[in-house]
Amino acid sequence: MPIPKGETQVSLGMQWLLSNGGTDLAAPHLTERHMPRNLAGSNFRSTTLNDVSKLLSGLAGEDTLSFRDTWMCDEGLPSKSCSMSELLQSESGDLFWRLLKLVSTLAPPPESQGIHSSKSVMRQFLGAKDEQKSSNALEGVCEKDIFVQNSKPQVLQSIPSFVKIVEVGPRDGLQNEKKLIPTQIKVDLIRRLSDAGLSVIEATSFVSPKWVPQLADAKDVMVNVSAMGKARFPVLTPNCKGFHDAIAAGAKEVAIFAAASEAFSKSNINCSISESLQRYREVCDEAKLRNIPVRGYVSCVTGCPYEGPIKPSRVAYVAKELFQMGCYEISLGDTIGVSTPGQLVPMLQAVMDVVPVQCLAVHMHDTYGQALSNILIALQMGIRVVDSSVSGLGGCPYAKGASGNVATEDVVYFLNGLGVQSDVDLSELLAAGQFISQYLGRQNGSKSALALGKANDEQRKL
Ligand SMILES: CC(C)(COP(=O)([O-])OP(=O)([O-])OC[C@H]1O[C@@H](n2cnc3c(N)ncnc32)[C@H](O)[C@@H]1OP(=O)([O-])[O-])[C@@H](O)C(=O)NCCC(=O)NCCSC(=O)C[C@@](C)(O)CC(=O)[O-]
Repeated sequence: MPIPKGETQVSLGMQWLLSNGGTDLAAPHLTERHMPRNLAGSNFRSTTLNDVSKLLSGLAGEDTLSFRDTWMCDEGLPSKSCSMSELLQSESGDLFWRLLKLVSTLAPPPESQGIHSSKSVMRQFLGAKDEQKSSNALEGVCEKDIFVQNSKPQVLQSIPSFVKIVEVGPRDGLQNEKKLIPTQIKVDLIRRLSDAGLSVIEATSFVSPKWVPQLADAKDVMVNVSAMGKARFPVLTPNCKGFHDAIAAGAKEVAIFAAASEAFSKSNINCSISESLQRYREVCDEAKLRNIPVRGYVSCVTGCPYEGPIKPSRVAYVAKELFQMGCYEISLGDTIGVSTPGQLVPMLQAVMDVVPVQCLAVHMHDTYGQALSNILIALQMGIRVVDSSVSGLGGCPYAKGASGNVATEDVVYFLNGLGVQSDVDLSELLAAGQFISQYLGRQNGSKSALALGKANDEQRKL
């Protein structure tokens, strides 16, 4: 099989590697969007593409090799992948091995002390699927090529190198605002968030305007944002009517929202949990027909304003149902912000028993100031997707005094401090937060935004 030169060779190699068990590799800032569909949700970690690119060019003695963001897109890949032996016999075999060696040395698994030799790492990756090919392929690879010490302290070793932030401010943040906000302000906010680098922005909800009057302009918002920038703009849809309205307005992704509490389900969407699951199954079936990705929420994952503490097994049940009906990601909502890590850990353990951790997200409201500690624990347990709301906008109509989601500015500051990438530009995000806070005539709900704003004022005085 002729294999073209350049980027495609590398893509082929990586595609083979990834589809043969090497899912601990690749680049952290690639999201599911960049990956072939069958790999979405895999456990990716490594260094940045730029590092790989630079080092690979150095190793290959060529400066023509470059990786682009598109290198793993469905469209960017040849439609036919080649077998291992074809690949090794081809011109690109040598290049592939250098890439494999390189990536394996650059990516010591976070929980390990380091990698002792590239050969053993390769054996780990390759042996899992095909022992014969693996040992043939490893012939001639030097036993102790490189030792890479994992420089992270043990307590931080399970923290991922990249976290995807799902910005929910325009939907969750604004849905409870009493005074109607002009559509243009919502659209401007979404544009600013997208410009700040947020790759997923929940734009609005296609729900009954009698229940949520603030989002009655869902169609207009969607029409304005659906072709905006690179971000994805999922919208909430409580039933097939909402789903069809959303798709007609240009939505390319939707979210469905169930609860682990019967009383909350009744008050939020006017039906029992099992009725809601039936409705959502119908939405998922419609979505499958159109190839529309569906995200699922479970509300009240540790506590409910009516029922009090919620058992982890109930959350696990609803999460599993949503996953089985086709949701690609399940976001676990501490709707009224009552959780501490003490309640969060058993709940996450129960859910992780039934839904793969790479398909889970956390959605923490910050009523008791526990959101960041909950997020830290979730990351340590393997979760890599965090929902947040710019300026901490939002609240819960069913829980007096409940705060909005954890502020996106605080999450980005926190991730930056941990050395975790999110691809969000904090200064642009601060400007977006300032924009909406000023419009609402309210102090920014992010402590980081306030502190950084003050620091800037001080600097200006000097
Ligand atoms: C679910 C319903 C629609 C049931 O509402 P219902 O009143 O039981 O529904 P219905 O089927 O009897 O219909 C009543 C009316 O609503 C209309 N209708 C029916 N469906 C739609 C639709 N999709 N869009 C627009 N209109 C709709 C329908 O056409 C009808 O109109 P009418 O004949 O009276 O003129 C309603 O309860 C509702 O819209 N609830 C939305 C609640 C909501 O948005 N809550 C906030 C989001 S959830 C959340 O915040 C939690 C989360 C996700 O953030 C995670 C966390 O923090 O935990």
